[in-house]
Amino acid sequence: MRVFRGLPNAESRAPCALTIGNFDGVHRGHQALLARVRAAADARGLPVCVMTFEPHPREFFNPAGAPPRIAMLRDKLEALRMNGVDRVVVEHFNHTFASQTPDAFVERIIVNGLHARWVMIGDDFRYGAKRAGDFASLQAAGAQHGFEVEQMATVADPSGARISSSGVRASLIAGDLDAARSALGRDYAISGHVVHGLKLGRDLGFPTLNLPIAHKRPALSGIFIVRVHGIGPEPLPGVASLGLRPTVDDSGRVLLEVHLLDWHGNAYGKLVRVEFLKKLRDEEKFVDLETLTAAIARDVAHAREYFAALGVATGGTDAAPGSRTTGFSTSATDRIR
Ligand SMILES: Cc1cc2nc3c(=O)[nH]c(=O)nc-3n(C[C@H](O)[C@H](O)[C@H](O)COP(=O)(O)O)c2cc1C
Ligand SMILES: Nc1ncnc2c1ncn2[C@@H]1O[C@H](COP(=O)(O)OP(=O)(O)OP(=O)(O)O)[C@@H](O)[C@H]1O
Repeated sequence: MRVFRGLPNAESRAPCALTIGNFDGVHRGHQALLARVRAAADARGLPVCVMTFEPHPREFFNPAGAPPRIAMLRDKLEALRMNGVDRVVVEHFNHTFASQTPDAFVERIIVNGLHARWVMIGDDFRYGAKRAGDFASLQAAGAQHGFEVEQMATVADPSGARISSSGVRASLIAGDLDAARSALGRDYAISGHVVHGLKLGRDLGFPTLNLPIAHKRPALSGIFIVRVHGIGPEPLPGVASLGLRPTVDDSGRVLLEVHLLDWHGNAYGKLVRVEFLKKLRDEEKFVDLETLTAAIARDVAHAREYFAALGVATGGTDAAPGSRTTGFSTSATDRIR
């Protein structure tokens, strides 16, 4: 998959099947849409191209009031890649982009910029300044410029509700990982590079992998049972804190910290993916480090019970995590889903 910041240059502008949107979370509605684009592209011998925006248009129009992100760009790109996308154009959403007329949008972006031969849009798609362009006007433009337009039928959950990024976001804010999982079709996950932390965790008996994350305000926060990919060949069980760590830090910086059960080693610099399996509690500001340590010990005990119930061995007691190298067998990993 190739990623372009802004419209591709002339050599990279081969004809394509195109869809456009924010794709925050790449949920099951997006996945169905991308599968349809893939099929249409294959039938025509075209690559699949997605145009998406950075920042999110709502962040541009209302920086303070925009909802928190489900996924930052790295995770969005990975999800698009997993869904068969060949090219992603990450368009900088700014005033110039937002104020194009619908006709200018079609000519500059769809026709000359991306050479789209086939375009899929959702049922709520609007384009151009003041959201003036819609399905009917895009179809008319397609007839004029020589591209086909198809509209995606709504993908709903079993209760009939439309699967949406807003719905996933609401589930994450509520800490309802089961609801997020069913709309996403996979566990909610965040990836990042492991960096050096305060090194306080090892003194507390719970060393952590620290991942600075680009989310200024993540939709999800609290303490979680997690599974971590990217350290070894198998995913590793752990507990994680996603938030501000009010007991030890007043920087206001959001951090994802993971204590792996029964693992120690050097993971600095590695790119890891943390899958959130179950929320244990909200983050708290404790009066001292002893109370914090006792709370983390309880979190770890809960995580061990959780993994034991799934048949994933995680070793023994936790005052001082040792060097046991236990983890998920492939079958146990499957059972976690
Ligand atoms: C399972 C778990 C739960 C945590 N809970 C909290 C919490 O409720 N409040 C808090 O301020 N920090 C919490 N933390 C973060 C710790 O303060 C942090 O891991 C510790 O200070 C070590 O930081 P360091 O990795 O920068 O050395 C938690 C960490 C873990 C792994
Ligand atoms: N449940 C769904 N069924 C079918 N198409 C969908 C569904 N959800 C989103 N789409 C389509 O996927 C494309 C990208 O959607 P986009 O991320 O811009 O909006 P969204 O998922 O509806 O998010 P939000 O909830 O923030 O409005 C659009 O064409 C949109 O109409």
